[in-house]
Amino acid sequence: MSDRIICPCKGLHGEIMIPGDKSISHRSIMLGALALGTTEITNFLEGADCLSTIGCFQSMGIQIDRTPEKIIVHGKGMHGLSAPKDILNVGNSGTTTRLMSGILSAQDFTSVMSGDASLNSRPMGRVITPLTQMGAHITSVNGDLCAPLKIEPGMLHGIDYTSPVASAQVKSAILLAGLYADGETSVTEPALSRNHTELMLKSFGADITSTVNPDGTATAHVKPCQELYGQSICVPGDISSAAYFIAAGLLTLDSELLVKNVGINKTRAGFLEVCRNMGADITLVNESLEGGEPRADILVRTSKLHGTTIEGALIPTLIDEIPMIAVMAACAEGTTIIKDAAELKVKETNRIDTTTEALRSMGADITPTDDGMIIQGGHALHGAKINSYLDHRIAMAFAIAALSADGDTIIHDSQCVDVSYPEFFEILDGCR
Ligand SMILES: O=C(O)C1=C[C@@H](OP(=O)(O)O)[C@@H](O)[C@H](O)C1
Ligand SMILES: C=C(OP(=O)(O)O)C(=O)O
Repeated sequence: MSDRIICPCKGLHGEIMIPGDKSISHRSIMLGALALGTTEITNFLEGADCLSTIGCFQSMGIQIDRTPEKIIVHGKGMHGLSAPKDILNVGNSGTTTRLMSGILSAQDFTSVMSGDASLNSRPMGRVITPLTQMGAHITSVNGDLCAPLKIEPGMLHGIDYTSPVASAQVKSAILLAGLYADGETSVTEPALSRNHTELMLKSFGADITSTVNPDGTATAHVKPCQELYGQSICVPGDISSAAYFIAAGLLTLDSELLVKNVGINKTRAGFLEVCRNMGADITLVNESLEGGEPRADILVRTSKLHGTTIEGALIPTLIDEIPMIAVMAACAEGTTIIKDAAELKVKETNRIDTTTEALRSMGADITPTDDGMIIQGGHALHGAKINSYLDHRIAMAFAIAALSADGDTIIHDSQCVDVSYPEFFEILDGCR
């Protein structure tokens, strides 16, 4: 597998265009497939996870044209999917698996979803439980509440579900199933997770509302839906991908970078709040709004960072950025405490463990906790051999850490960045 050597550097300059948001790209294919008419998608993320979503819908009879400029999904309406001939390959993608479990639960055919070793070890009980309450027939083939998942036809009922976790994947699975239910469905989560499904469903014509309740919980309601209607979608750049270059600009000496076209939806932009709380010099320019999704260019300059505490409702707004934040914390003055982030344990790897191992190998002072980590900053980072464990977020966060280390760093299995950011290393080389 591919190893990549990263040498230290300073003075990152120029403009970087951020590729499309992974969450929004997945949803645009799914809703496009279920809508009547065509959905045209520009700035679609051609990462492996989103290609898994495309492959699954093609296997269910949806024509999806890919040109360099755009993706065109030829939707067949709410009941237009056909039975796949084979197991649906969801690759490494939790989003594909969990969102599709909601859609497949409502189809009049049987399907099986399976992915790679990492995906097939991630918890699926969180979608099996509510979908079963709705009347779905969904089983874990190996009886371990993980994929492969077998989904047989069922009649769905509306439910009021209170989710124990703030998870957009769980919320979205239930809302998508709710489109097919015989009554209204609601999902309440402990804090608001990314709301791309709610925004996009509304623009496709679904009757959906959402509110943040006085106690900080959040509830989304969806009504049964006759049809959705195809839309044009311009996907904003992925803030989770932008985070690597924002961090690179902050941490390397004498840098000034313009990170362009970043989605700054409040339910995703906790990373920017943390940057500001750590003393970062970042400025938003060219702010705009399209399809309910706000976006901006972000000007980043080298900054002296200090420690911070990250917890509570902020966590779901930056969950995928935590490995990168941990690296920033190691380079900052003082202590950073990350808590309420036990969800890190059920991502592509246990990211509390993998972040701890990688940061320690570079000489940082990090203590893992049950729901996060404590980092004492201010120790110089050394070049090291980093095992990515095939987790794209770990590979990218530590490629950025390597830029300000005092020797060369090797990232093992670096090709895993293809999952969410295939051009990552090319772009990194381009701004050095
Ligand atoms: O809905 C989505 O697109 C996602 C939700 C998050 O997962 P959870 O819902 O499990 O928190 C996130 O970690 C993942 O990268 C994408
Ligand atoms: C957790 C992630 O994705 P997914 O859950 O879709 O695999 C991620 O991209 O960091």
